[in-house]
Amino acid sequence: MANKKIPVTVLSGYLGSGKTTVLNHVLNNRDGLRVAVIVNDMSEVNIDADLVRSGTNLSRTEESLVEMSNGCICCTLREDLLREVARLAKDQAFDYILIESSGISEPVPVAQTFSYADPDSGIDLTTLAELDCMVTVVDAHRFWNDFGSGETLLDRNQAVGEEDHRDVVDLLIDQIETCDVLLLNKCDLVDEVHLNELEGVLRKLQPHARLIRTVQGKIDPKMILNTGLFDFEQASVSAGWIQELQKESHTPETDEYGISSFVYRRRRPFHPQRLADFMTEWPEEVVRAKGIAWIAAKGDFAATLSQASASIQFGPAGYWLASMPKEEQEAVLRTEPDMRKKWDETWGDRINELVFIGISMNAADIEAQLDTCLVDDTELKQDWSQFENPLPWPIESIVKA
Ligand SMILES: Nc1nc2c(ncn2[C@@H]2O[C@H](COP(=O)(O)OP(=O)(O)OP(=O)(O)O)[C@@H](O)[C@H]2O)c(=O)[nH]1
Repeated sequence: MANKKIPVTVLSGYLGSGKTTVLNHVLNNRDGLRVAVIVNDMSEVNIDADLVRSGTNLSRTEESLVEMSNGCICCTLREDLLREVARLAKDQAFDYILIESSGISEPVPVAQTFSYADPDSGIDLTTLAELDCMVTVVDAHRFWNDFGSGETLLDRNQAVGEEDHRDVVDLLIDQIETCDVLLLNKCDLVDEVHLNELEGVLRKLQPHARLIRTVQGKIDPKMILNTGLFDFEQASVSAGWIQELQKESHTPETDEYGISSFVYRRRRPFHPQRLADFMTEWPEEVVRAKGIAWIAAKGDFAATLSQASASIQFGPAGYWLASMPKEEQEAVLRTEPDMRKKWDETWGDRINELVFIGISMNAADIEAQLDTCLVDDTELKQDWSQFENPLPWPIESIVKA
């Protein structure tokens, strides 16, 4: 008979949010479950592993605490993660694997590690382990501070290396948008009104996750162990902005804390210069925006626009299907009925489709501002490649690829 796959829970969350505290609490209440722990720390000395050792009754002699230091399991130490999980799974000495990622790990690559056979190492974790639950710990006290800091990990000396230019806010958003359970920790340090507001925003950003308020990481271990919650397909579409896009119709609603969302949809491209100007004056009340933008510029491809607080990422997403040869269009439309439904007689799939999530947003006002960034009737007929275009638009790299 085939061995049962070992279930795995991954704890993510920005530096200092309380991952080790949660881990220790769960380990001290594990009710006889034989848990192997992998603790990833960016620094050379694995302080978190020491904290787990001193804070729990995890045996030192059993090989149940694996330290991964001086790197990050979502990138530089990913292969080590593969090997360790495979080893622990084959060992059959444990019922469960709990992984604490480093505070700067991105959850998607960690989750992917469990989803395919790695060609380099030959290890196929899909036959040995099963990702059960992705947990993200959020520091309720520091959240808005970190979210609105405008700092990069490098600014804070928290980067993987000199070439790691990630913004702190982008990491926070990634961790929130990809999880099954959101632990809103350090609730003792925030008053009820602010907690309710933060909870409202987190629910908008991540409607799929179970949201649990905690103090000192105290949760019932059942909430994060053997939950059966993780689903790779579901994880890739669980973010609030994707959910908003998928709604058939959207009735704008604002909750009591002024948190709302809307979708901006137009079948007319943005003038690159005017959109760039809008981006430099981005409305502060927008917490998160993401979607596809259509730019009247040289090169007929879609752009992605992703904003979180002060960080705006903008870049090419790929060619519009409408710019492909007719036969290719037909072939894709035959297999993707949703795309056919949205197909426009004149423009095909070209569209501006952006989701906005924010606090005290005036949707009508933002839509009106965006409308002034669209090309007008005269510009629509002009040669778009001649428009002033300050957008970071690496056409050459795309064309060469
Ligand atoms: N007031 C308060 N402090 C907390 C709570 N949870 C954790 N802490 C404290 O916050 C600090 C950071 O907690 P950790 O559990 O080490 O956080 P971490 O996410 O593992 O940190 P890194 O490993 O550095 O990313 C510690 O001093 C904890 O004692 C809480 O609910 N309330």
